[in-house]
Amino acid sequence: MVRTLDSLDAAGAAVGVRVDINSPLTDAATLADDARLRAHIETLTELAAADARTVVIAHQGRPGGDEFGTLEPHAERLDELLDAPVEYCDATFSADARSRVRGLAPGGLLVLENTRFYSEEYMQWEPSEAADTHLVAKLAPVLDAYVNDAFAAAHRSQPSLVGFPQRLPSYAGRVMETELEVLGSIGGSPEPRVYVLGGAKVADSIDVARSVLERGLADAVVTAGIVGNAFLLADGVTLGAASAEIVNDRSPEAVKQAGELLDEFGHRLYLPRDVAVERDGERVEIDTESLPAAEPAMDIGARTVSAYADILEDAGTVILNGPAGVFENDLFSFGTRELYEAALRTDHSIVGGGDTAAALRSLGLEGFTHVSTGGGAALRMLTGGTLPAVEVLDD
Ligand SMILES: Nc1ncnc2c1ncn2[C@@H]1O[C@H](COP(=O)(O)OP(=O)(O)OP(=O)(O)O)[C@@H](O)[C@H]1O
Ligand SMILES: O=C(O)[C@H](O)COP(=O)(O)O
Repeated sequence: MVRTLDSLDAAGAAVGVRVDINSPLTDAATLADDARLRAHIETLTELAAADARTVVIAHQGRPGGDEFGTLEPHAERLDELLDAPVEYCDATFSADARSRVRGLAPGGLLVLENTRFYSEEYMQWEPSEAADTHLVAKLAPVLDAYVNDAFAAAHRSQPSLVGFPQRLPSYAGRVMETELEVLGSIGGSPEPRVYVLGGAKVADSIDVARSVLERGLADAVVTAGIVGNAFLLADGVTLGAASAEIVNDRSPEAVKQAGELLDEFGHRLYLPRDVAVERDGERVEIDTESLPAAEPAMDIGARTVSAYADILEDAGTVILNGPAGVFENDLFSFGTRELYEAALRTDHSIVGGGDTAAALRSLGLEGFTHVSTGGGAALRMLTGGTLPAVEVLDD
């Protein structure tokens, strides 16, 4: 197990904390959602209370993307959320940034600028090479310790994630610690274990299904969303050209791969029994035996929800990833709402995926045992993969 904040003597120390506060924006200066900032409050509060000089290291968006921008609004919001004072620096490792780090008072926080403003950060590195990038080589000498709390970015081997532990004593923050504990111990969670795979990332979900079925982690895999449609097509259901096109656009290999899984694990895979389409502005549910439909299948129907709720009722643990339909549209939020409500009735419910988590909050669905902050990172753990940024942390 990696070393945690419990072992860090933080008083007076300059502690670089890598967080994942990559957030949706309404415009360059305004956060649309602060959930990812809130997730790190425990770690940051603990460091400030221990009189650390906390240096916040993070990214926002991807170069060239719509959400690529400064961390100034994040610093302002953190200042509101935390009792401790939060400053912002418009550089990441310049002489000015380093001098600000040196001058930081115990108990204070300094948010450095978006690491991805520097091109090295958006490349993947071996940890030893990452240690020699400009960011790490310049910043590490003014820091005493490194804390990684950015679970949601831990599947990337970028300098701010894998480079610092080569030069500094390293620790897992509280978010990282909880995510590793919960997602790392799914194999020991109460059985039977049911995986609910929905949403649009068809290829990823098929990988997850294969992995958890092969490794005996899943007693049942329940499919919905575009993922469910891919399995229906693989099972020979004529959904209709519109639905088939959406599946094939997402992943041309999906139907073939879903078919292979059905051949091998059909008895543990569950497919929708009905789907919902929009006809003349209304929601219409159609049994799979009565398909094809001209309109695309946008949700699972009531028969499916009822069958799936029965499966979930007997589950010891439910692991959910991705919505059951186009929940953003009121006509098609039914499946997601009902399925996730059924999961909430089980003792142990784990939601993997940051975007799914935001969707659930917007539907007022709360109370899961654990909602992961990570999308890609959570999937990597659920498929038994390793996280490069965790591998390099000190034990
Ligand atoms: N039947 C469907 N047809 C078209 N779109 C669908 C259907 N079912 C779900 N979706 C869409 O899938 C999208 C979400 O899928 P995705 O797999 O990306 O989940 P996510 O919540 O972003 O996952 P993560 O949290 O892992 O990042 C939603 O925007 C939803 O509208
Ligand atoms: O939002 C995420 O999944 C993480 O912040 C990682 O971002 P990335 O996919 O752009 O590396």
